[in-house]
Amino acid sequence: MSYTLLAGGYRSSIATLAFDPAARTLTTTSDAHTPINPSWVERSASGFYAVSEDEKNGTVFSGVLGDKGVEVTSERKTHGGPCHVHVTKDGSGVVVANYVGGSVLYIPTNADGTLSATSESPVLSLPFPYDHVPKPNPTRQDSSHAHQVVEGAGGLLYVFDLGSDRVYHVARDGESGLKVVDWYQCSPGFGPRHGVVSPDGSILYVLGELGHAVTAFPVPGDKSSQPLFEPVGIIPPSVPEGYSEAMDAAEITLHPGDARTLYVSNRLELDASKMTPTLPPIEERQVGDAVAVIRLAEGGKAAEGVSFIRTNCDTIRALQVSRDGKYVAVAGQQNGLVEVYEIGGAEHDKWSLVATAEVERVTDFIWL
Ligand SMILES: O=C1O[C@H](COP(=O)(O)O)[C@@H](O)[C@H](O)[C@H]1O
Repeated sequence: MSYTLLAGGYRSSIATLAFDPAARTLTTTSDAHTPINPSWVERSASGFYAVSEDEKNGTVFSGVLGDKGVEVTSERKTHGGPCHVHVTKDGSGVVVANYVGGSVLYIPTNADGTLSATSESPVLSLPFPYDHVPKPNPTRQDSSHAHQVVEGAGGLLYVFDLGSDRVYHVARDGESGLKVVDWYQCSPGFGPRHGVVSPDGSILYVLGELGHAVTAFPVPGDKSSQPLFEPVGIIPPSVPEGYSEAMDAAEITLHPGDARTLYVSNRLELDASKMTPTLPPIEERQVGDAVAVIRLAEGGKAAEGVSFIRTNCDTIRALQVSRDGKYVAVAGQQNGLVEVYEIGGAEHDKWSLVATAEVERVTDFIWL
């Protein structure tokens, strides 16, 4: 069986890659022009959606996979700088997170998957609790920064706001609006970036980009909910204390066949020494970033431990597991390397490299 991946990133195209596990090959089969910086791509019934990340003139677009690669079928402004698009489970539309602007909006879609060109789709600006007070991380938390939208039961949306240390609970409002109904409160400076709901819907795992850790909240829950466990750090032991400030966590995902295994990507370990000139250089040079594997206890409400897998990819923002749980694709945004590993081990914590390709500045994949 062979697989097709779409790879988006800080490029002006989306690439298609053919992965053949038997031949151990990963081949770029097309690289078709799209709106600039398709940094997040999301699978849909009709094809895919992607954001075009531009701080002033961001858009979201729909597309299909044709004979010569991806084809863009519609595009719409997001009124901010988008970084994530979510396809609603009811198939009625998409919700876009604007990192720049700190807002979200819902856009209905047509039967053929194209974006409505006429919906009102008012922009919901997220409340910013750190206005007029000292910010835990003044450089990164200058305002709200919506980073991802994940959907729970009953259409409730979780919006991870790196700027405000909150995971907003957002509901649909009228035909094409959205409203904040509650939130989970993370610790100051945690910087919630991405998250994932447990398969039984009872837990929301939250990755703190700035806190370099994973926490979890009970579902249902609200602003008074306490985390289920102490944050689990994801910085590998190869990074001596004091250097992790220069790094950023990026992606979190659960193994699709194992609710007890979380994969979490690190970025910028290779730059950590250079970016921390006040400390002596780190002696041991690594070849790429490490992915943290968090083993959860039965039921998912506690963490049992964390191990690390070393890759050859520098700056891993793209990390996606194949839908059958057999393979994982990671990309080095800075060194242009894409790697596909076979996932093994009883706890899905052993990865063996199967195939590689070179594609520049990849930040997200879809396994079709
Ligand atoms: O500062 C920014 O960061 C966000 C997120 O980028 P990431 O690499 O941390 O995912 C980006 O969307 C935005 O354009 C940029 O201004």
